[in-house]
Amino acid sequence: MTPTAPQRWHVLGAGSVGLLFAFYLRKAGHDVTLILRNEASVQSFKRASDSRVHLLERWRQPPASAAATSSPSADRGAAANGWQASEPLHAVSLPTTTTTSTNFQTSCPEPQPQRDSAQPPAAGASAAVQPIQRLVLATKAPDAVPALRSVLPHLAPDARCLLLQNGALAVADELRRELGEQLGLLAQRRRQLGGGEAGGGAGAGGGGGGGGGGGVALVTGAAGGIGSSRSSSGAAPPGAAGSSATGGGSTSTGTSTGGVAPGGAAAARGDVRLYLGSVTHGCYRDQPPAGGTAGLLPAPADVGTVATEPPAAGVGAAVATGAAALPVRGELRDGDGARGVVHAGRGAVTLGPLRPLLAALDSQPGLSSGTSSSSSSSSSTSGNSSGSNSRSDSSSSSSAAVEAADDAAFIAQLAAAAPELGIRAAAAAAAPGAQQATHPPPPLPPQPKRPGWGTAGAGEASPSSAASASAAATAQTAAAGALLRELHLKLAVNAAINPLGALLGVRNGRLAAGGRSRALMRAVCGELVAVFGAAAFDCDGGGAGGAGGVGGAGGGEGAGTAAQAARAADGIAAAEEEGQRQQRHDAEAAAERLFARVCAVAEATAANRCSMLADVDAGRRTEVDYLTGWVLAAAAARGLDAGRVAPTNRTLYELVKAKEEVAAGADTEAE
Ligand SMILES: CC(C)(CO)[C@@H](O)C(=O)[O-]
Repeated sequence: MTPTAPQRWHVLGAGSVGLLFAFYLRKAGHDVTLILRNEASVQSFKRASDSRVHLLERWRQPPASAAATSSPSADRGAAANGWQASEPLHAVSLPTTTTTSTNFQTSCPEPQPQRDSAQPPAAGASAAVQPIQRLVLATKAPDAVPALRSVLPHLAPDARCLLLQNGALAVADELRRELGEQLGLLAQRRRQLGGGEAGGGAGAGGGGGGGGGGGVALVTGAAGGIGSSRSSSGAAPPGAAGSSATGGGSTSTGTSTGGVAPGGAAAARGDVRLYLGSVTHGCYRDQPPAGGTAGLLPAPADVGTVATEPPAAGVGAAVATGAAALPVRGELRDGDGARGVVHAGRGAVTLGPLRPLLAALDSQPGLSSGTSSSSSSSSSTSGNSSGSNSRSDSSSSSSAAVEAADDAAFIAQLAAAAPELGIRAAAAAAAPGAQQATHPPPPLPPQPKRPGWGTAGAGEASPSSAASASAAATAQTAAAGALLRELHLKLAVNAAINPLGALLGVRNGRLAAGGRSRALMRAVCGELVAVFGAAAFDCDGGGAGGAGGVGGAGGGEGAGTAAQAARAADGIAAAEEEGQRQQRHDAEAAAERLFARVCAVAEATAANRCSMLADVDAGRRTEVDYLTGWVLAAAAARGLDAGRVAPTNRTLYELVKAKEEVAAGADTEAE
């Protein structure tokens, strides 16, 4: 029944997406460790549900009323938290370990020497002491970077980390800014700029004078990029939130783990590979019904799960200190130990590696000062990021090829590990006349194996392999472009659905059902196309239509009479007008396609209470800064007036922020 050999996975973030992954991976027979916020959470989880994660697959039997149900509070009372006794209920058991909250100071025991990843730990052994080799990091967007920082010291040297956040583009940007040095994201950038780690190279970015210094310069430039654009729109910058957390976070993490030193050359994790994904499954976290242990899966003992371990020596004290200080932020309440997730609508997970994505992000058209973290060098990187892979620099393309093959192998492995999640690699659609990008990329010549991932190592490519290496690098670039479009689409889905769902307090199906909510979603889509351009969302290869371009107004035979000049001017004006009309038409068509896509997701996840609604309902900070806020920041970075080009997004943003304030009790009444 297990499609692949058992693997060990860690899942950090016990929200709906984390639980969904944990559940399906465990169900497929893998060894899954759920990392919870703190010891209290672990204990309560164990008490309340015997370390079991419950899943209700609502999409199998959608209740007739699902699409129309409105108020979440009304839902709760009436439908036993959405769990119906007659619906299929599954449960799996997971070992748990602990991290403490707000800065995600890790309280795991120190990493132990690495062991074979394919072997599950012996019964009773502490899963926590093993280096993390495969991590699903499914926290909320604002927690992603602090959470990753906290587990860095526990990652195996060649760990694979899958980041699954709404607002992945903003998270990617923040990641490079905050952890670029440790994760080798800047070294990659230097390679792309032509400087190479070995120094030398003119470094198109001008800041990349080899060694570590170039990296620091890029990090600094980045912070300015998003910070300044945000402040101009009055939005709270994800970057600012991240940076303010950084000081405290890195210091305290360092103390608690002895791990990542600020600036962290010593703790560099350059071989750790990160992947970003777009998740369109509709799922929400909910408490299983009391005593609802009936499931399709056997009881824990029969599943052969690893016994949950007692916290290792020293952990308790660390947790106690952390726990006393931390605000729980609505994530965990007394008695809320049971972990349940409702899988309300099936979707897909589209993945790709972070490094090429960052390059693709930098090369976005119109990005003047950059929502991306490379503002100082983005212009020079533009074109270079795509150009880098078509360069005939054989070492660069062979290393890109090795990386691409390795990434493809990892994603294929993950897809096979949890078939029910519909995981796939982002791949570019074939365009006529263009080189088709497929996954996996073209076969590479035999490479020396390296431990762990079973694919390629950083081998020396033979001259005969240069062609296939450069083809693979080209495929990697194309796949990064496809992932970028996928993440833009996901951004659109979230920007259209989530603020409205949260503000109106309705399930996704109701938003798509008609009337004003539909019109508002359509407006959001039109504004996104105006900010990012039609091509950013063009996943179907459906003619995004180039900018009309004024071209070719037939002129005449050269300067002649005034009448001829006037006729020529008229011709130019008419051509310009036609070009603009064409552009408007293309933009409208793209916005309609986008809107249709958003509606399709809302309908497929009709029974879902979107994540922002869940956040608002629980009094948590929402992800709006990483979604609508990112759209406003992107407009500013492109020199656009967000109030004019994205007024609906702007208003929705302000309303959600106001709702957050009210929930936090921070609103001040005027009288
Ligand atoms: C796909 C989605 C909008 C479904 O509700 C989800 O991303 C969410 O809830 O944030």
